[in-house]
Amino acid sequence: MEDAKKPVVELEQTLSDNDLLWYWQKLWFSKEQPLLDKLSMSAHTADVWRSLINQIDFAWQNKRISSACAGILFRDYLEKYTETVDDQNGLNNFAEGALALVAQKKIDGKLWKSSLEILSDNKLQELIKTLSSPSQRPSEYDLSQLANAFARRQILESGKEHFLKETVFYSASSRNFSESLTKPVHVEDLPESQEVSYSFRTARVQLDIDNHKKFNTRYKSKGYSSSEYGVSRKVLGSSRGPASKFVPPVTSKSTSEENEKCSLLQNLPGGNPSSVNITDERLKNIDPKMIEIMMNEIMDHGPPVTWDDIAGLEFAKKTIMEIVVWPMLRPDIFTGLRGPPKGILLFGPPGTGKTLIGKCIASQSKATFFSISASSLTSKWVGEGEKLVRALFAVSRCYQPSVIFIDEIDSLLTQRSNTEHESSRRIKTELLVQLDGITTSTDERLLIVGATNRPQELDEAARRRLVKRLYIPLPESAARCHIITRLLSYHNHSLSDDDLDLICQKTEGYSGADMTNLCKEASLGPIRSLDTSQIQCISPNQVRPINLEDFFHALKQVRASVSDKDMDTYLNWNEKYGSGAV
Ligand SMILES: Nc1ncnc2c1ncn2[C@@H]1O[C@H](COP(=O)(O)OP(=O)(O)OP(=O)(O)O)[C@@H](O)[C@H]1O
Ligand SMILES: [Mg+2]
Repeated sequence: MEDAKKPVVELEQTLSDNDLLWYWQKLWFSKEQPLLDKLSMSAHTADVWRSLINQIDFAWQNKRISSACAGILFRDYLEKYTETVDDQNGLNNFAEGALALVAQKKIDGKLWKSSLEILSDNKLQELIKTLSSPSQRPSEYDLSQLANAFARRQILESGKEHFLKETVFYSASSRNFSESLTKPVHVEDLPESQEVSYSFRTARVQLDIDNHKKFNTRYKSKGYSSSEYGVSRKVLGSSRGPASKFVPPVTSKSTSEENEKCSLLQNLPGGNPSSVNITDERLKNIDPKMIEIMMNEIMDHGPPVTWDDIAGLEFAKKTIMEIVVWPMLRPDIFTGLRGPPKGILLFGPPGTGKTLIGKCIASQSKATFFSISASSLTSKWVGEGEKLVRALFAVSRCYQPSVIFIDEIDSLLTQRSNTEHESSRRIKTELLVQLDGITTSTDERLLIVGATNRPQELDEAARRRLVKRLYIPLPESAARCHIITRLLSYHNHSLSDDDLDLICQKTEGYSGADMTNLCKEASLGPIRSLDTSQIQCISPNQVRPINLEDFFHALKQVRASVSDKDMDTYLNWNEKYGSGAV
């Protein structure tokens, strides 16, 4: 049954007429056998299934099998693999075509008309023009017709790599990375195909769109946009992400290597995914499922964080600029001895802005940003963690320059002990190996940024690899003032400069997070002075301004969360292992 996985044209070309007859007989009699069960991934199963349906379709059209035989085969395979057809990663609108075939099986004697019509060249060009004109959104009918027409043409025009099995249009939403891996698109073979970016759609995506149309008028008013139905991703930091910006590593004929890198990044936003011909050696041994999971870890939407949003921490900000931002802008200058360090550790008390810095790097650096936390490597994927780590580094290598941000890194890289769990030890070992690979290579533009509030628990091997260890201290008076003024700027308040100074004096030892909580608490003061009936009818501009009293009251509620003892530990560690002044 191996042949069933072969694309249709190849089958026709390699088998003699007699063998083909034998093949179809075999298929007919063995149809009860589980043909595809060996394949574990539904995306693969779907591919094989699709290829099989094509074979039947093709054999039918070439009169190798009767329409009755084709109809029954279609029906049987459709019934047998309904799960795949309806699976999230399963078949696309091609399934509709197959359903139509099943429905028409009884029209014996009449010439069957495929639902996958071949369009004339003129019509094709017309459709392409419609698609490429931004003012004219193509109707969904146009899109599926175009996709089908291309697919059909490719089968018929033969050529080894032109099979429907391999011919899908890369979904602009790029919702499924493994899908794009298993189905290379030979877009460069198609006329003016660069413009055709949103034609392919899986049944599930179609369902999503239908549901959106039903329950959400946004679609109607704004018109269909592929990025709007991207799966929701982890929200942290920049607007980068697989749904909007990810383009799988491709080789492009026309561009030089450097341009390619640029276009990889520039193409990312809501990108026009061009040819998706995966040839990247570095991803060869990585499980596509893992890569897909990794892609979900790429930072996605969320309000961008600027350097100004981070109060104080001038030294840390300057160092990060030097290590992250400038080398990204001028890689030609930062070479040799000036080569930036490959690992940074941000450590300090809780709530001082370490994660915030991560978000800021995501928004401000021009690198691809991967954010990963211990939980995404450990909890759900016991036993798979080290594979995920490998996938993370492999994918990030393909997207250089890249930054990998590992929040709460201490939970991944604690000191090794005999009592720890086998799986977490394996993750740790893999992470250390990968970190070592990065730190020793000179030409890779990867940076690891780890953040922790328990630096003393870090494994020493990890400590060594995170060369630049930056202390992120509690905010000083000026920084606390900055946080208050920035937060209050969105609200009506009556605080004078002296009042602000007073609050800053009274908040010695507060972390950035404590300051944020204090402001939140104070801002509720004016609301608390109202009674329920007033709250119901008062307009927002009638609420009285936030005053000093509110802050005094809030100071009783919100206390500093970092103890002096903890502070000593951080300071000691900084003295021993930290980089540079505070
Ligand atoms: N330096 C700062 N400037 C402005 N806001 C800050 C600063 N530090 C902390 N904050 C505020 O505190 C919140 C929490 O900060 P963040 O999550 O970055 O802390 P953290 O250092 O990562 O803490 P943890 O070690 O507990 O993970 C931020 O969302 C922000 O509102
Ligand atoms: Mg944090």
